[in-house]
Amino acid sequence: MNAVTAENLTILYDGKPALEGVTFSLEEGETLLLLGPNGAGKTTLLRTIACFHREYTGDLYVFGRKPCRARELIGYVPQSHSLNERVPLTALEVVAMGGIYRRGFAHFKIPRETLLKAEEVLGFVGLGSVKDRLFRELSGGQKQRVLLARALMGDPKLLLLDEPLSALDPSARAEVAAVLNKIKRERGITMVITTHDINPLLEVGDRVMLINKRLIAFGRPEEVLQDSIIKSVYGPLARVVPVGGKLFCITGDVHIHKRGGGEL
Ligand SMILES: Nc1ncnc2c1ncn2[C@@H]1O[C@H](COP(=O)(O)OP(=O)(O)OP(=O)(O)O)[C@@H](O)[C@H]1O
Repeated sequence: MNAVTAENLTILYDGKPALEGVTFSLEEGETLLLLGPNGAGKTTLLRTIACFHREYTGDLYVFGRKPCRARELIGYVPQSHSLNERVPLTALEVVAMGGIYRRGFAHFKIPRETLLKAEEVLGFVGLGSVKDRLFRELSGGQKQRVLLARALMGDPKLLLLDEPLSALDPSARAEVAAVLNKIKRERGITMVITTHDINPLLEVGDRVMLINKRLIAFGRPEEVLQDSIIKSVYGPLARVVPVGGKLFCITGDVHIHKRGGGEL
């Protein structure tokens, strides 16, 4: 079954198109890496799939349903979390919140079964040993893994991740990429991941989509990551270099971190 299908999808803000005429489909279990420069429309596409943004023309389906009818199937990890770090929540409590909000309202007392599930999911992302540490005291990579665990609490069939590696150092990037690989291998969850730097994620990506206000290319990584295609968006200095049997994509692109994005 197709997890996501878009047919001639144009997404607008106040009647003006931000992303035009996108057609693609993603099968269940596949991971899509969504690549493009600042302002290309990556977050816009992700938020539309998640039903946070509804102004579009054309067709968009998530597991055969309109996005707003598929919300319970979707987990969303925004580019910048909206947790107030002055509130002293532990890693476990942050993860458990993913189970509570799914029920439609926040309880003060977290049910025991939710806490048990949160412990299991924290262990899955390799953070069982820091469950009682304060979220705000964790490293950037650990925080990102906690947020992934929180999104897994709702047992999503589709996980949407907005720049999960941004603002992380190379070793933390590798940690988070390894967890994304594990989610794909062991849980078979379909993922759409936006990124400026595709290299740490190439192992997890089955499909790559390059956008720049419109669809530039969509296909298997080796089909999209070609010099001519990359240069058409990032300029003549961009290139794709094979290193040790793997592709390495040099775009010279710099990510500008931004806040917001909404949450499920
Ligand atoms: N809420 C909004 N209202 C109006 N225009 C918006 C809104 N959000 C985004 N846009 C515009 O839509 C276009 C695409 O923005 P989007 O944030 O989706 O790009 P992006 O590829 O995610 O960029 P970045 O890499 O910087 O995160 C931009 O021109 C942006 O200014």
